[in-house]
Amino acid sequence: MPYKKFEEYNIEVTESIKKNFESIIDDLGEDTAREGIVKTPERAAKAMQFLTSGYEMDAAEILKGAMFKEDYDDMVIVKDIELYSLCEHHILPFFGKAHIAYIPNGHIVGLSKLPRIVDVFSRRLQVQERLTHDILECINDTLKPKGVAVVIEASHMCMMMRGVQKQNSTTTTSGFRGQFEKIETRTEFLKLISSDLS
Ligand SMILES: Nc1nc2c(ncn2[C@@H]2O[C@H](COP(=O)(O)OP(=O)(O)OP(=O)(O)O)[C@@H](O)[C@H]2O)c(=O)[nH]1
Ligand SMILES: [Zn+2]
Repeated sequence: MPYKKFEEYNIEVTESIKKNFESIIDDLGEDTAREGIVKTPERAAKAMQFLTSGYEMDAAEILKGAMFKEDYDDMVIVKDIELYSLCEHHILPFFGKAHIAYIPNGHIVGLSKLPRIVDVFSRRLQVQERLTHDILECINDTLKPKGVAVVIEASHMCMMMRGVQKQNSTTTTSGFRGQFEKIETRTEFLKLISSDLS
């Protein structure tokens, strides 16, 4: 669900996170009673629950909901899937793009389900490496394709806004299973995701 109304959040959890944010904002030296801030703990509680809503979702079930028997056995690529996640070390965003490919083995999957599972695993406290493998293993175990590949390119706010303060570095992670472990297949995939014509 892209957007939850306040009533749809668990009231006790929201109340607890809200109290914690009140305390954090106070500790940071802000006036929690100030007009612009007074509703911020509640807003932040809702925002954080949305940004971690992937814990409540089952990615395998999402894929299983749209698997179709089909003989097509060439490469399927969905590239440039935007993602927003939170680094588990600083709870600051990292964001970028995922590129996913698979080679069907009797079943294809509804195309929208690939971006959906990217969201399920992104909306958690993550590291980019685990996010890459979560997506890869979920497709591998559920669809059981002849091969699957996942590449993620991302920028980490914890390296940009603070800490080492590098604005232009991006991190690339990748995972390959089955036929993508063969150099020719992997090279074809990497060529297609870097081409504007793919
Ligand atoms: N491998 C990996 N590291 C990450 C990711 N997100 C953030 N980090 C890193 O996690 C590390 C945590 O290191 P620490 O030394 O414990 O934390 P810190 O003192 O805040 O480190 P600095 O960011 O270097 O200031 C940092 O090097 C971050 O850049 C990620 O997705 N994958
Ligand atoms: Zn971080």
